[in-house]
Amino acid sequence: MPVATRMESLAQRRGVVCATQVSASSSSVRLDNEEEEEEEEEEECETDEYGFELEECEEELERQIFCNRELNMNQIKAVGFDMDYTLAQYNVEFDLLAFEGAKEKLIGMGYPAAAVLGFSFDPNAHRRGLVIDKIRGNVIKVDRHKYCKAAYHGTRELTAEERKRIYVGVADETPTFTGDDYVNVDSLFQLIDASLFAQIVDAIEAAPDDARLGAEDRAFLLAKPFREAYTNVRHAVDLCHHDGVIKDRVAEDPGKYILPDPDLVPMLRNFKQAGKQVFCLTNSLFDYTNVVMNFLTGSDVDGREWLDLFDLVIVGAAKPAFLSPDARRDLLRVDVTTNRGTLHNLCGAPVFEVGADAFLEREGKVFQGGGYKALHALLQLESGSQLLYVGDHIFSDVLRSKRSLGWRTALVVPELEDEIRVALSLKKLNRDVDRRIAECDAAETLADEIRRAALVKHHLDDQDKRRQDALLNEAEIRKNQARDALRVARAHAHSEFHEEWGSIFRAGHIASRFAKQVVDYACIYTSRASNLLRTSPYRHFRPHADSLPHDVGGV
Ligand SMILES: Nc1nc2c(ncn2[C@@H]2O[C@H](COP(=O)(O)O)[C@@H](O)[C@H]2O)c(=O)[nH]1
Ligand SMILES: [Mg+2]
Repeated sequence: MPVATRMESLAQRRGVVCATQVSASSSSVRLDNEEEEEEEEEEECETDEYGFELEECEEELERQIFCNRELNMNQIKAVGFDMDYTLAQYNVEFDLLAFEGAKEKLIGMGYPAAAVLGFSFDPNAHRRGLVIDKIRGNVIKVDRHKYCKAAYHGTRELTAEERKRIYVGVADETPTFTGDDYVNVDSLFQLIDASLFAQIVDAIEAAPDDARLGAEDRAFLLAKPFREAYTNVRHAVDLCHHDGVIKDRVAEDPGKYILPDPDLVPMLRNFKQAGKQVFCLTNSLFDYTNVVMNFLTGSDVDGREWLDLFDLVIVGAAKPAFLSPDARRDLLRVDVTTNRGTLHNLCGAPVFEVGADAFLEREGKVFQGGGYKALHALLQLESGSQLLYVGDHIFSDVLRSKRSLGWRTALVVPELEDEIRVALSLKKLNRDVDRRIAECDAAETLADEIRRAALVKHHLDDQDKRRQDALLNEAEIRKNQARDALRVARAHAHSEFHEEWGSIFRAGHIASRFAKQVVDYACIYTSRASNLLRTSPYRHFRPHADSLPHDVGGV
């Protein structure tokens, strides 16, 4: 199914969702008369044809697991989990640690306090899937054809003319939004970078007229190229992840920053009970992993019960390098008797020589570093396709592991719950959009027909000509009215998702580049890792059959 069509169907899957609840392995069940169903739902809104309460179904839809690519869990021997933003979800207080910490560091780098102290973090200002243009100081949104649909310079929206002049080039000049000039906002951590960068760009642009600035501060900002400002932001945020500004605060009071999830432990146990090896593969180091996992499992920081949930834990993994065939980092044993997780070199024969069981018996099950080859050996896998990895980072967790190692992948997209809620609330509006599209088509076809009729009739007398002009005029008016109404309806739908950026899965009415990456690289996707508890660990996920524009019936 083309991305756009698949995304369109998101909001219309109510019937499908109920069907999946009836049979865990029938995610491709469709309702033949979906539209009629919808009409009926509006009238009664009680139960669907399977007898499920529709209110309940809507709730369930937000927590569903959506399938892009067939995934038979019976063939999966090991299920692995990323930790940050996968097992652990954070609140805005957590974002603020990095944001405020980075502000201080930027001031330390010479940025004027008068400007920087006024920066504020709005967690909704930017969204995953956006692209930062380091050179021009812009944040943009791109569709799956790499067409730039929205662009902001700092926090100022570019006009359509500006946007098209910069990003909609001709032939080989069309930007691909790859390479060192661009950064994809692939993870929720990067919302901090986007926010700080946009506000620094504003500060640079406002510097000549900013009365709060002295001459030196103004000169500092005016001499700052946008690219360098981005590098400074990156460095400032990066430092906060190292120096305790974030992690020490979380360790002091994890409940202030981490969202509890009661389904998490049962979900992990479920996979173990089903005979799967369960592992954790995170870029966080042991001390922090221990804090977060103890909180999520309801233990204090000296507890180690959370380790019982896993057969293997690899911390400090340095993904995506961990997934590279050239990964050369040593695998170190972590001493879990201290909360710091002291590291030890492995002195005996490596896992490849002694075999996984003897190696784990000898060294314990918590390691730092290494690469995927050691991971495969420890899990005794014959191929990457026997492993399902659940992560949130579209590039490091999903794209790289799927493309280079053939891992099966599950992407956690917390934004999905809001997206689905909005999509469900827009069903009526979507019908209005469809109606406007049909009106546009009809008006355009009529205008074309009138012109074509004139082509075949070579000699029009004056009266014919006047009649044709009048008809054409009327068709043009109708077409323009329908187009305007369509534009209004689409803009309304867009702003219901997000005032500036719309849905993360769409750019205009085309699938966004983020949506394309989700479809291309995530075998399944869902709003929370713990949603996996809601399905069988043996489930055979099947996608909808692909459909193409020329398809004439079901396939
Ligand atoms: N040094 C940096 N570390 C970062 C940055 N952004 C996030 N992080 C850290 O990575 C891990 C993510 O763990 P995972 O479980 O998702 O693999 C976590 O410890 C973050 O603090 C950064 O910009 N620089
Ligand atoms: Mg993560």
